[in-house]
Amino acid sequence: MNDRSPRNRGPQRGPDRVRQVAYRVIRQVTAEGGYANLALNKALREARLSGRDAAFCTELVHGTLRWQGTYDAFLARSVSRPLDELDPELLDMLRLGSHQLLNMRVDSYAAVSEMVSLTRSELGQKRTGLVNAVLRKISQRSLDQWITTVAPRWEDDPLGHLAIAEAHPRWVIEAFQQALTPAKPADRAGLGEPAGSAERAVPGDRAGTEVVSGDRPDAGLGEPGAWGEQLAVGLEELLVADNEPPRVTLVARPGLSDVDELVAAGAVAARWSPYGAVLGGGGDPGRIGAVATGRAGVQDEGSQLVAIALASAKVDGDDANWLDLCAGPGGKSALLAALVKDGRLTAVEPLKHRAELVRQNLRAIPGDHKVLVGDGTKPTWPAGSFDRVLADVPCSGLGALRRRPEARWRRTPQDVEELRPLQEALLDSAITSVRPGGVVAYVTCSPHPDETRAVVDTVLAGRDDAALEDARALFPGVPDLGDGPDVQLWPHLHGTDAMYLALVRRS
Ligand SMILES: C[S@@+](CC[C@H](N)C(=O)[O-])C[C@H]1O[C@@H](n2cnc3c(N)ncnc32)[C@H](O)[C@@H]1O
Repeated sequence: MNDRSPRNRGPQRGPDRVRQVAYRVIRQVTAEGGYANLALNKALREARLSGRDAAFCTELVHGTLRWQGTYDAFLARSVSRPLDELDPELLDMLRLGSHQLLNMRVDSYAAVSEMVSLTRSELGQKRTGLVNAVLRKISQRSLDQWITTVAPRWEDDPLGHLAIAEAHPRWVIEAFQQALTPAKPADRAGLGEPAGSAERAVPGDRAGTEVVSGDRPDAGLGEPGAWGEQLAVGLEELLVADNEPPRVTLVARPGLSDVDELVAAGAVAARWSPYGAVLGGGGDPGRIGAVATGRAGVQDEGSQLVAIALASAKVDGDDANWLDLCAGPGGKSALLAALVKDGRLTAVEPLKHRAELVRQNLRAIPGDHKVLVGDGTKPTWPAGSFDRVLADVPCSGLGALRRRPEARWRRTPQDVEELRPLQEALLDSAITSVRPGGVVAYVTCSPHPDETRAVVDTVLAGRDDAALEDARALFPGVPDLGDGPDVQLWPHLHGTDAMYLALVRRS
């Protein structure tokens, strides 16, 4: 053993404060089901961490949670008993150490030494031996070497390889693969002919699947057989994008603020949203006057674009009554309320505390807007009351993995299955609520096909008074919108959350 080993360092030091805060936040997330962003912000405030310390703590928390499944695969090879027999608090300690060793530029000796010291203070002296021994094993290989050792070979199982190399559960990768695979027109029969789709040539097609031709030596092209052997274009890029720290995007609420004001406060104009601006370098939105007063807000550009799309769809005749059927916490409500001209937005949300957030978001917006606490599937208004309806339904959130580092490991395929009846009921209710000639935007922050196209197809198959329209023209200037008629935005193509929108017109 090297004589600088933590065990032989002489007087024992206390733990590093930043790592201690990070570890405790991770415990709140994994043991108590907390949300990393909320728990971290609170912890940073309470510990008065700012600047570089806050950035380091954020990377420790977000990175450890994001890469958790991958680190577990490495740890399973480094611990002598099955991981599920390890105390969860010890496992979190090992994950936190692994992140520093494999994905941050922390010197190996320092990382092991700090984690031993943290283990002593958080879990007691008896646990330090195991943490020291396991982290030393982890430190003997680089991230790439661990991936090569543990992951299935790309040639044998590209999705299994990506699951380890890019830290996503396999079922999530399979859903993304399916969503990135262009649908054949025949698959969506009866939904109106999407403009342009019939002419589209799909290279390397077996079942409408474009294949990667890129930088992997053998590009993972197994025998054409199962679809899983061919990778959809962009799949790997999407997974990489999910692992990047999110940008803070602001929205200048129309009529109350504008992008110039946000730019003057240090943001950079967003690419497509005429109301969007990106705040770089860990800027604190709360310090911007327009945000503090509710004239602007924090909102992903994709969320802005889908609300703008609904507001700009062509509607003949009356256009003063807009409904947001699933409104909490109210980001899109605020944008829609600022956009409805001489009219009123009604926002519906069943959870009281979230309805209160909608009220707060609408506070600065002039007009007679209304927030109802209620169930969107049980309308208290007459059918056909509204000219435009947003159904931004509860979903798995798989499109916002950059911003919710723990979500990918917490969500399950059952969640998706269980949400589907509610999503269908809400879309059905939205269509009933809109008048003939009016439009509904069905929106999710998930690209999972079971939450997007499958829901729309099922609901429209059961109604003869509504049809899908091509929504792509409602996203002017935005490239890579696919074959339509619905629109899927992507982190790797657009830098936004993976927002989905289908535009339905009532006849
Ligand atoms: C994806 S979020 C909406 C986000 C919101 N549009 C925004 O931009 O801030 C879905 C919302 O639907 C709400 N919800 C759940 N069940 C509902 C129901 N039966 N009727 C209406 N809303 C529901 C959830 O509480 C949640 O606040």
